Amino acid sequence: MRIEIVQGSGPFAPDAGVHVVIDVIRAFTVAQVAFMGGASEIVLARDKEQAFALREVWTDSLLAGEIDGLAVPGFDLDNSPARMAKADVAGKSIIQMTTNGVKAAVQALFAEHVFVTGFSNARQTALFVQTIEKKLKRPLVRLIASHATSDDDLACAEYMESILTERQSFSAEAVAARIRASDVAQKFFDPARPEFDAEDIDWCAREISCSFVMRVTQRSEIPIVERVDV
Ligand SMILES: O=C(O)[C@H](CS(=O)(=O)O)OP(=O)(O)O
Ligand SMILES: [Mg+2]
Repeated sequence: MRIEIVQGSGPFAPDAGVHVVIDVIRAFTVAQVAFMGGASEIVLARDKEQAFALREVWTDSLLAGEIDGLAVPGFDLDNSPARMAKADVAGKSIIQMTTNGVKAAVQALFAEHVFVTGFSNARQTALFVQTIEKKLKRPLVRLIASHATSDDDLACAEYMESILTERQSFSAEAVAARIRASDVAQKFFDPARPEFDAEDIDWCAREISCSFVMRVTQRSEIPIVERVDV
């Protein structure tokens, strides 16, 4: 198995057996929390207009996400894992639209297997990828750190690589420290920006035990994240 780490939202070469799209702060931490709350599936929308159009089809759904990190007028939820943890999402579909993670995921759909994760489910996802890698037609695992420059997603990608290669060269504590120190985390600690809640970083910078991974499939060309129990 070959492993490649890239940053940003693509485009990506069509040569990978696995794409793991990583968004620590905050989209795919939010996704894990939504599934833990009983959400049935997460539909990925490339922009606000598509998100509203998809709600006409997924009538029992909630719109979640952000523009510039902030709540989108007309959406039900923003991009906060802390608020997602308190929301009643049991049995609901979530339509998610975000700047980095969702944008990268919709560009990454053509690998044999596509997963999304934050740090919170990174270990579980890496261990699952290990179970399928021998059957890949294209033995390349591409770890996509969806933010083009911030260290939160890159630290998670390097952590997953260290698990996949069984080098175990990064401790979870060291990765959590890099997430907290990353550029995009800083606004959550700024008292002049109360719209960003430091509790979100507590969710994003820790491993959260659960028994599923998040796989992306397509239905009528719409990318849908489903929970796969492991
Ligand atoms: O809301 C988020 O956490 C980010 C936007 S920003 O980097 O905080 O401005 O979006 P995401 O797609 O979850 O990285
Ligand atoms: Mg992010």
